Amino acid sequence: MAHDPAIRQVGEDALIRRLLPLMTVNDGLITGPGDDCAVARGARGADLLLKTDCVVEGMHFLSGTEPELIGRKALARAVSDIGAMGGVPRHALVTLLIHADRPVSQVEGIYTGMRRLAEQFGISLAGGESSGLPSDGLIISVALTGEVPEGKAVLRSTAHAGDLIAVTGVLGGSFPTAHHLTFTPRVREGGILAASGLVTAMMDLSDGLGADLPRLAAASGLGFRVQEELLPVRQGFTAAQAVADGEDYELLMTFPPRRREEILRLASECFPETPLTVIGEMTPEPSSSLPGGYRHFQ
Ligand SMILES: Nc1ncnc2c1ncn2[C@@H]1O[C@H](COP(=O)(O)OP(=O)(O)O)[C@@H](O)[C@H]1O
Ligand SMILES: Cc1ncc(C[n+]2csc(CCOP(=O)(O)OP(=O)(O)O)c2C)c(N)n1
Ligand SMILES: [Mg+2]
Repeated sequence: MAHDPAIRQVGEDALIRRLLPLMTVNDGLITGPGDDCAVARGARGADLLLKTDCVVEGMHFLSGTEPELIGRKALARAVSDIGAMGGVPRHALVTLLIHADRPVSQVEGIYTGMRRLAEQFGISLAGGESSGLPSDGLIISVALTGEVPEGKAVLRSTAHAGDLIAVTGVLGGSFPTAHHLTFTPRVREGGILAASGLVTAMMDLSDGLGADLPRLAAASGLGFRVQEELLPVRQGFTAAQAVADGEDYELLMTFPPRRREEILRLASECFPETPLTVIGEMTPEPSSSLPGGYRHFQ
């Protein structure tokens, strides 16, 4: 019998790669699986962004977490991916998987947290789906649409050799500081950067720079060089944690070196509260690696 590896043995990225040939797309789809969002042809000069993301109790939040923060995070993770394409979020469908013994108030709290964030970003909570679970547990999956001006979605796959690499905000320590529950998705920053036409590639940092920068580089057919001493590290944490912890929900982007001053000026004028830091450059060949980052199934 042919070797049938367990998911654990292949890991998250290889599992998804094996699924790609089993998927099908029609000609209305501009960008399929592989980016923060799928991009489809929309109407009236806008492209449609599609994203789904989930939170699982014990994997993305601890069981004692305040329900409002669970709901907030469930929606904010998907919003972050829309922002990373340069788009604005529009309509969400919420799938709730929960064991029947859980209190109603937990679900109401989750929806209160989700609604507050939805109102902040002008998102409609348009419906969803509910199911029990065969044993205790709580999973929330959010499918979210977004909109971006036609042809303006910023992909992961379009960086050029020699481009500089930059990140918003500070990195590391997301879990112990509760940043993973309270972060504000970078929709405003992503929209401004995309509209400027200056950035060549962009994605959000969910699994840590050490996992996500290699994904951007691979998608663009390039390597990268990061200067560790340039990393914007959250106060009280280390450069190693900034690379490996994950759940920063910051923007990772590339742009041509000649645009450096223009971008830094744009950032300091349009979003002075959010730092933007150059951390390295894209190289023609793989030239450095970073330790780790978060990977499911391993
Ligand atoms: N089970 C799946 N089936 C099809 N595509 C998937 C699946 N899981 C992930 N993908 C695709 O793989 C890419 C990476 O997924 P993921 O790491 O979850 O992205 P992100 O970090 O932006 O949330 C995305 O483009 C996503 O659509
Ligand atoms: C209980 C608990 N354990 C661990 C973590 C840390 N953690 C969970 S998922 C994750 C990475 C991001 O999640 P993922 O589902 O990979 O996001 P995506 O790439 O789909 O955006 C990290 C760092 C956490 N937030 N809560
Ligand atoms: Mg995901």
